[in-house]
Amino acid sequence: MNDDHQDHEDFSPEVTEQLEQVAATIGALEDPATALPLDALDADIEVGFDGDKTIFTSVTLGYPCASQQQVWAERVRAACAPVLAGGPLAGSTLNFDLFFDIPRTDVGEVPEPLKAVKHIIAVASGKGGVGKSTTAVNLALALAAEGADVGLLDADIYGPSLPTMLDTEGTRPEVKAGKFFVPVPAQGLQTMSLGYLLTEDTPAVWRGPMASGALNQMLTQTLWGEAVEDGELDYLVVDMPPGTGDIQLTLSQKVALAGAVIVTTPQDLALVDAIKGVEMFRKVSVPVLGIVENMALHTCSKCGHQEPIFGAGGGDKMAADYDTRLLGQLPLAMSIRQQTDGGKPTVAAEPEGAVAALYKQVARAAAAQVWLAADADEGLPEIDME
Ligand SMILES: Nc1ncnc2c1ncn2[C@@H]1O[C@H](COP(=O)(O)OP(=O)(O)OP(=O)(O)O)[C@@H](O)[C@H]1O
Repeated sequence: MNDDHQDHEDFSPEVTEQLEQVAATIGALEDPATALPLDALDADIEVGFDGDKTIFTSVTLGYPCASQQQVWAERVRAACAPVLAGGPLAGSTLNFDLFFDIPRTDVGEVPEPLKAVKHIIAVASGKGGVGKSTTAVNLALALAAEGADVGLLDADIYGPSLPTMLDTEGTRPEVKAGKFFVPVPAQGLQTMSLGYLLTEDTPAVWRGPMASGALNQMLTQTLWGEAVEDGELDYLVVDMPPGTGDIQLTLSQKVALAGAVIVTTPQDLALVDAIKGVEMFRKVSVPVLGIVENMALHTCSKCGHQEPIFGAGGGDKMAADYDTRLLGQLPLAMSIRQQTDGGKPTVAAEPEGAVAALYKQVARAAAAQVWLAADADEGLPEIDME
């Protein structure tokens, strides 16, 4: 506990004790993104008193959470109300601020441009067509909406879709010093895609080792922090090529990934492939941040009725069986397809909508796992306290 306004010695023992109770009450609150109490996390809790009628409290989390100020303020006030019902602080106003500070993890030697990236998050799927790219772009936008500086690398070398999804088709990145790309700014993200480098005549050439080399170049020769105020991205989201082959493995081994998000649909076959994805990342000691179940429910556009047309509970069961977690479920919705394929993904098109809220929840949960993994002892790439 740390009070900004006066030292505790200035207060009576009764006031000090009550402030300590407030701090303990806040510390016992569960962080929804990790399902852990704040006391079990490296969260900073501050409690202060102006000596008159105002108590100042704040919580600092290690993941972006700008949309959660109001929700947390209400929870803190409700939890502290009984503590402040009597005693010398009864009748005080309780102020609350939610902050975040995304810590950097030391990942050892990395190529110079990647030093401008705090955390690289891979978005992967065991099979194609499950909505990996849609999830990656909306996850990146959601992290940015929650207050982080975010980059997005389209590593889907066989079918780069980022330029379509972010309406940047035909854009070519600026080149600096003859070998560095400047990321293309799009809808608040710093982006790079092979789609920016290919012309109509080139696609057939980009296969196998060449494609893999191009991917490596885009990753390590892009000046990721160039256009960001403090010269540093909090997260670089990498939309991985579908599947679990050599390219995926090489990429996972080559850069220090903070973690991987696995996208699946609830169909049995997709789940089997998603398990391969989980196993591949585990093999190379990359923490699996969790599973996103896409197209989980179909909402009837006429009556609003929701149905699990591909089956229910698959992602949840798989998460439990493979000792990871379900980060969230996205509905099968016409709006997601239309908006994303139309150049304005849902989180940008309807930032306050229900689907954007789901993507933001996934973003907070994934980023919180990055925070937990970064916080774990060296040699323990992932902690799982569920
Ligand atoms: N939740 C959803 N509801 C409706 N349509 C969706 C949803 N998620 C993705 N789609 C649509 O499904 C199609 C495939 O999505 P996407 O390109 O993101 O998949 P992918 O797994 O990245 O595919 P690939 O492996 O081929 O690159 C797109 O047209 C996309 O708009």
